[in-house]
Amino acid sequence: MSAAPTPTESGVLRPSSGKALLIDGKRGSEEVLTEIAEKVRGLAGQGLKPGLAVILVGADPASQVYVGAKGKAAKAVGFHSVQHDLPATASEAEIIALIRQLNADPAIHGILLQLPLPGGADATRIIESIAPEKDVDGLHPINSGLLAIGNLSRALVPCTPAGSMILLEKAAAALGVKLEGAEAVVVGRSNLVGKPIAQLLLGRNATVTIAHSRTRDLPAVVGRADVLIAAVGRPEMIRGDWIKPGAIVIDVGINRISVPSHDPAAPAKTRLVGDVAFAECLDRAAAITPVPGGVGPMTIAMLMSNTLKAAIQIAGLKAAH
Ligand SMILES: NC(=O)C1=CN([C@@H]2O[C@H](COP(=O)(O)OP(=O)(O)OC[C@H]3O[C@@H](n4cnc5c(N)ncnc54)[C@H](OP(=O)(O)O)[C@@H]3O)[C@@H](O)[C@H]2O)C=CC1
Ligand SMILES: Nc1nc(=O)c2c([nH]1)NC[C@@H]1CN(c3ccc(C(=O)N[C@@H](CCC(=O)O)C(=O)O)cc3)C=[N+]21
Repeated sequence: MSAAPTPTESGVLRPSSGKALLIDGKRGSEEVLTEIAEKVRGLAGQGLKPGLAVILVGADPASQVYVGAKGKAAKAVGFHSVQHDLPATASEAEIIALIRQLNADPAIHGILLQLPLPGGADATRIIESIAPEKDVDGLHPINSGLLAIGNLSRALVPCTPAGSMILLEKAAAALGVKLEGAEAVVVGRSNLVGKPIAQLLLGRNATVTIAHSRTRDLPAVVGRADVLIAAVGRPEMIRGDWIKPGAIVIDVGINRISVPSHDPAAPAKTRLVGDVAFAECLDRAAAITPVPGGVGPMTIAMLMSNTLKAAIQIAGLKAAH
């Protein structure tokens, strides 16, 4: 039996020799949230209370859980937090009308539309109706543009990519390796995850490859990666023997799979797995994020971080006028 991992100062778990370091996203998120709560207490003295509005269209159970977690975290750090539930039948015009109201509401600094929309409806025009300075998901073209030109001080960067980078930086620091010049492979090219992570890696001077469903010989491309980011949405698709020995693996995937039960009378059980076959990677990777407890909790922490940033930037803009 292997020894239990020992926590280190940095929130990276150092397991028994020959095994990958586990990068602890739960701990990383707690660090970020503690810092935010402190800043919120400071802002209260200046009469500023950051406000977050989350919009949920329809009643997808997974989305309800995520939206609930976001509201809870917002209250815990001292934000004003509101949730707007719209029926699955809400029209694009109705959702945009709500967003216009929130754009004009001085108590709200961050607006998040939970995705995907019911029935896979296109969210492009709705996202574009969000005031860019309140777009805490970082999906408005103004924010993707600011990220693409490297203006990170002004951009609101999508939460999952921003959280993934914090865990990656922690792993690199714990291992004493540099991101500059490293071969980074991102599997997945969505606007929410893959593309913005690739931009952030480029900003850190990594050599970036973006792989997707049309990529030829994915195992060979993955095998080049010193840094691998998996954002595919396919349970354990990336196998241990694809991984370059010594790589840092950030597993963004959140996939709920059913676990076969030996007792046919027992209710079906499910568990969360990533896009990477975690157990197979432990002997090859130098560091890896677990699922759950990796990127997921960081996403919520970075949403709070973006809302705080938005509140400060909006207050600054008002003061300048
Ligand atoms: N931890 C967190 O907080 C979050 C986790 N997630 C999780 O991250 C994962 C990705 O999410 P998201 O980006 O929104 O998903 P999307 O479905 O929008 O994108 C998936 C990407 O994976 C690519 N892909 C699909 N199949 C393959 C394949 N067989 N080989 C190579 N590439 C493939 C697709 O390629 P193509 O473009 O060619 O179709 C696409 O670019 C999901 O598991 C999701 O649940 C998402 C958001 C937050
Ligand atoms: N506009 C928009 N922005 C998003 O950021 C967004 C979205 N839509 N739609 C769905 C995805 C998914 N997502 C997660 C957030 C937290 C966890 C999380 O905290 N996961 C825990 C486990 C939670 C559980 O047990 O179910 C963990 O990984 O440890 C997971 C996934 C944000 N997303």
